Amino acid sequence: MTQTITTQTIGLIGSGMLGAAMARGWLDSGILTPDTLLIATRSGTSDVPGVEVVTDPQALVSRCDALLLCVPPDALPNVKMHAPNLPILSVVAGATQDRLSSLFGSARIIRAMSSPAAAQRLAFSPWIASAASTAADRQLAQHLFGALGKAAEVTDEHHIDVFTALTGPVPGFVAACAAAMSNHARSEGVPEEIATAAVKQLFLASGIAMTDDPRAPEALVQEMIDYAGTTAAGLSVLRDGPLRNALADGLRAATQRAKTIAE
Ligand SMILES: NC(=O)C1=CN([C@@H]2O[C@H](COP(=O)(O)OP(=O)(O)OC[C@H]3O[C@@H](n4cnc5c(N)ncnc54)[C@H](O)[C@@H]3O)[C@@H](O)[C@H]2O)C=CC1
Ligand SMILES: O=C(O)[C@@H]1CCC=N1
Repeated sequence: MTQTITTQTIGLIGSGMLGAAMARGWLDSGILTPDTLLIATRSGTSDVPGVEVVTDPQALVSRCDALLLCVPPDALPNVKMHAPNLPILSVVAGATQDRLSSLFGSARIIRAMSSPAAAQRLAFSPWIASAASTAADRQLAQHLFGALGKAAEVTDEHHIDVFTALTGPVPGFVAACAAAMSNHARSEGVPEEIATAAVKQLFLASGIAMTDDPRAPEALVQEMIDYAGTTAAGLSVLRDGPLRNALADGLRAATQRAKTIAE
């Protein structure tokens, strides 16, 4: 679906792994062009082709209709910018709406999370708007993040920390699952190269299959157990085993870290 090009100019602060991916996604979608996207980085350089780059984030304030922060959490205090009259969006892990408002002077805060899959427009980007955010701010957030894959407004700021753990890292926890499966194959004597290729193909196919199927993953597992074949024997063991809790423990630990990383 061709995205409508927003008529607003967006100032992106930070153009590293995530910022550059988001910029590429916006330019690829057509929602932004080199005339409606400006970037500020410490070095004044960016890997994003054709987009103007400045070193002073404050220079974006007078030229942009909205700003998006994409710097490391510990770099936030070093972003010297005061933008009381602009909506400020952020994908900075752990940076709360209150902290962002106090740092940059705006009450209109959209706190979000995305992932480097934004470059392929395959990210999941949840976002939450502060009470002072306008309807237009919310529409802009959904527009910008929706152009990078799927986006959803949440109403509990804690869920941004949950998604920082769950969908922020790509491949993240899914790579950990893939590694466990590949290591199993190797323990059965399968050569590493073949085990790796097999598991990567499995996750590619499985992602497409689950995307095409409207049912929740739980239903897909149950369907295979009900089929009562070889997979059922394994999934039954897995369902009664420690996998769920182990994965939840990992995600919970990452969620908790998200709450402290920007302090
Ligand atoms: N890399 C990832 O997979 C994900 C990262 N994030 C979040 O995105 C944010 C950025 O992370 P990465 O892109 O990985 O970091 P990075 O280290 O790759 O890039 C950081 C960028 O910020 C710029 N920067 C740093 N201090 C600055 C300042 N004072 N003024 C202007 N620009 C400044 C750097 O020049 C660089 O362009 C972090 O808050 C991280 O938690 C969120 C989800 C996924
Ligand atoms: O690991 C991190 O800190 C960043 C935030 C979410 C994904 N990557």
